[in-house]
Amino acid sequence: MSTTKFPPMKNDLILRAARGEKVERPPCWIMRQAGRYLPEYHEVKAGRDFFETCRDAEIASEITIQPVVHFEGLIDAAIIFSDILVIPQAMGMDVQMIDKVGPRFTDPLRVPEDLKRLNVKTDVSKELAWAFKAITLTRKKLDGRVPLLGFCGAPWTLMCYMIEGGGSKIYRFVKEWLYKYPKESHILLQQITDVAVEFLALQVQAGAQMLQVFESWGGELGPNEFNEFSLPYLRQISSKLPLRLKELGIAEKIPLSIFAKGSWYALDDLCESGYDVVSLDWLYLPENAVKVSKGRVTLQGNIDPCTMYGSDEIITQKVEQMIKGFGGGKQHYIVNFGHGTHPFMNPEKIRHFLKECHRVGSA
Ligand SMILES: Cc1c2[nH]c(c1CCC(=O)O)Cc1[nH]c(c(CCC(=O)O)c1C)Cc1[nH]c(c(CCC(=O)O)c1C)Cc1[nH]c(c(C)c1CCC(=O)O)C2
Repeated sequence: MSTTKFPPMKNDLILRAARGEKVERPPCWIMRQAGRYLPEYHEVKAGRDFFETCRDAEIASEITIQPVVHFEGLIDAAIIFSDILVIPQAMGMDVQMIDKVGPRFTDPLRVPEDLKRLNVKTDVSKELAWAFKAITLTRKKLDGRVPLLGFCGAPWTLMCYMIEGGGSKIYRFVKEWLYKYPKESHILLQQITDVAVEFLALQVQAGAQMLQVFESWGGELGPNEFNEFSLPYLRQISSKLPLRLKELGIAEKIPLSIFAKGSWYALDDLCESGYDVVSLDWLYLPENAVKVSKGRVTLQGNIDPCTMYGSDEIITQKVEQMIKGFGGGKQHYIVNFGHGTHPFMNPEKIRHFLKECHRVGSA
């Protein structure tokens, strides 16, 4: 697969920005840019099961490319249509996506004994073969229009889902593990980390050109707990991945991004954790994040997604604040939302946002 020839790139702006190079304007993409706010997503998905859609390479590739076509010339990356919960699935857990509810695990892990149910030696190339097929097909279909991003869930965030069995407000069960079974918590986090490294490496082999790790529930941990249960595993991912890629015969440096939502206290550490890009939610004042990062990484973010419910004038004002706050956007900066799109958003508002980012970022 590593010898697969892909079409030459017509736009590699995000790869250059992620490497810290000076660029003509900041690249733009949006978390959950493919999804329910786009009418064409519903047309193609046509009521099919969510994970079935992910596993169908033709459909997944079409959905991945939809925002690139919809916002033609305004979006500088595609992110493969999939989900962070495919790692727990590959480790042997059953997860369903319930309409209007979200993900549901049939049998969450509730006591350390339950770890026995997990595949200790997950064969990632076999269990997630469908994901690699979708990536290769999408990269070909993109025809070099924009780079293709791969991703995975971070170990702590996946542990939350595997133990809670779905989303949570109070994280009662997973926190019980941290404070009652810390040793077993580390065993689980390590098992997830091993699968994540392999999954990311094989996504690159299949054609992914940049990667993002989603620590979506980072902010549920206090600083000490983040240092114990999240950061060491995030660091393992960034340090082991290049070694694994080398083994696979890939010498190229693949930009790696980390989004640790809510973990504002960890910015300085994240700048020293082997990631090229640190993605920020909207709780950071851009100027302060720039001061902390001191040019060590490329920052990504961070407009409150709900700004899209505001008027065009307000969106323009917030874009100006954001891009100026990040130093004008011509180095060490990638435009994104502080979290994902919502299903109720008006695509025209997002178009206005992107156009304004191009205008302000090119000035
Ligand atoms: C926490 C998390 C999940 N999944 C993901 C995260 C990390 C990012 C974040 O913090 O939001 C990551 C994810 N999920 C999806 C993508 C695809 C690529 C993209 O960003 O465009 C990505 C990168 C598609 C999706 N993943 C999901 C959808 C909606 C599925 C549908 O009903 O069509 C999409 C498009 C489902 C999903 N998947 C997950 C939840 C909680 C839900 C339900 C969300 C809801 O109901 O609003 C878990």
